[in-house]
Amino acid sequence: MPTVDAAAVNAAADARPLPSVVVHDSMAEAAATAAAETARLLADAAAERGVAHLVLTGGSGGAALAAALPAALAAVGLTSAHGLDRVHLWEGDERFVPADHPDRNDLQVTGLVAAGIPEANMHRLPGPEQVESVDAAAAALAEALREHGPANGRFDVVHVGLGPDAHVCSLFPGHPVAPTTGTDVIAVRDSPKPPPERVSFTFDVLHRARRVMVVAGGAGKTEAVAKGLAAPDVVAAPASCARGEATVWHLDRAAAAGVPD
Ligand SMILES: O=C(O)[C@H](O)[C@@H](O)[C@H](O)[C@H](O)COP(=O)(O)O
Repeated sequence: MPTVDAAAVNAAADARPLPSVVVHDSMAEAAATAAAETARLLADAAAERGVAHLVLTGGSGGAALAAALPAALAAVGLTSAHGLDRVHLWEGDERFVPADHPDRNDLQVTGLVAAGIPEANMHRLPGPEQVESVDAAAAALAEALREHGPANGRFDVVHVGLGPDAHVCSLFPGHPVAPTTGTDVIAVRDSPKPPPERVSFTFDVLHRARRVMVVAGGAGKTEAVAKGLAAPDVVAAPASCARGEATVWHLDRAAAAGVPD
């Protein structure tokens, strides 16, 4: 049963290992390193379990990562001729706008599909032209997750972008549904970041992930980095609860100015 329970989300995050932080000279270097690490983890997952599941994210970090991934996948031998058909893509959150709307997060996967990940492996959120409400879209994504998602709900790599207010996915500070637990997918209304209607994975998904990765850069993220690396507090700083079995933050120097001592 889904419940809103901030204490439970904080406790679950607290039970996960602390994030490690890697500081890079530039955002491009942060994204390239995160992409290389992601590609290695996906190749290992495909070899060990026959399938690899990657969660992407919107925003500047997500876009930089998505741009760096095709080359990184090729470098570990995942190509259209070999292995990319075993890689599945999901968005950690998606804006509830039509499929061809420029606000869609999943537009960034174009390069990955061109590189050889089959379109059928890209689990896109239905838009308002396909379903009548954001709740129906969330229900469809939850169904896709049950049918095609990773075993035991454990994604191999989950990328989350870092909002300047320390949000991750579409889980915003002080938003009434952000601390939802007991379900993997929620509809979000009144998002402070436009557009207002979104669908998001919950912290339950992040907490089960084999690897959570944050890629963030720029002075505008300094404060969010400080809050996100502090003790878990889902209401004040959702990013502080973005912890999986292992968590790595790849930051450029400007963003890393916020890393607590
Ligand atoms: O749909 C979205 O907007 C996101 O997925 C969101 O969580 C994003 O990753 C952060 O807001 C960071 O975005 P920026 O790096 O552009 O600030």
